Amino acid sequence: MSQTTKRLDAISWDEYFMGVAMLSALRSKDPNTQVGACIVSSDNKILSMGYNGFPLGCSDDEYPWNREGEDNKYFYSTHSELNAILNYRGGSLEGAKIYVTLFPCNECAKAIIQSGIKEIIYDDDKYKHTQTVIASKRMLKSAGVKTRRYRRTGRNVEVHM
Ligand SMILES: Nc1ccn([C@H]2C[C@H](O)[C@@H](COP(=O)(O)O)O2)c(=O)n1
Ligand SMILES: [Zn+2]
Repeated sequence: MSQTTKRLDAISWDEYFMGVAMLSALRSKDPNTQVGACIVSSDNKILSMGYNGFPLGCSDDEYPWNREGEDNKYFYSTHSELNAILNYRGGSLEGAKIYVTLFPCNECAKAIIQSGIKEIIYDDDKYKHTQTVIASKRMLKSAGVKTRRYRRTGRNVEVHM
């Protein structure tokens, strides 16, 4: 029998947007850390998405994925947050929010601030003791960009593909 009252277990806005960021991270070819980002307008419309990877034309099979050594991935990979900002084709990001699976580094913090994004919702903060994240938090605070940690709900979302 079909039900006539509304569903009460729909996912929340935070679950929805962090879920999209988590799904984006699955596109990353980085063997160590996969990061996803989802930029959302102040009225909850998805504006852009990104994940960490090499720039257009730089093959995932030819460029290095190692973390150490003279030639390594850090010279080439673009972070998910910057990719999400650069992927946006619609004009201004003023007043937008960014959902990201890992707290932004100092370079992404600069891009976030300059793009007009006003709030960061992050999941993991595994590099919180590094200078890049310490510097990032310092700049974000000075610039008045709000940060809050995503509260995991424990909900299991299965997608069959
Ligand atoms: N907020 C962040 C932090 C890092 N990334 C990217 C950069 C690398 O591809 C990877 C980190 O690799 P690891 O040093 O953990 O081996 O994650 C990002 O996109 N956003
Ligand atoms: Zn970054």
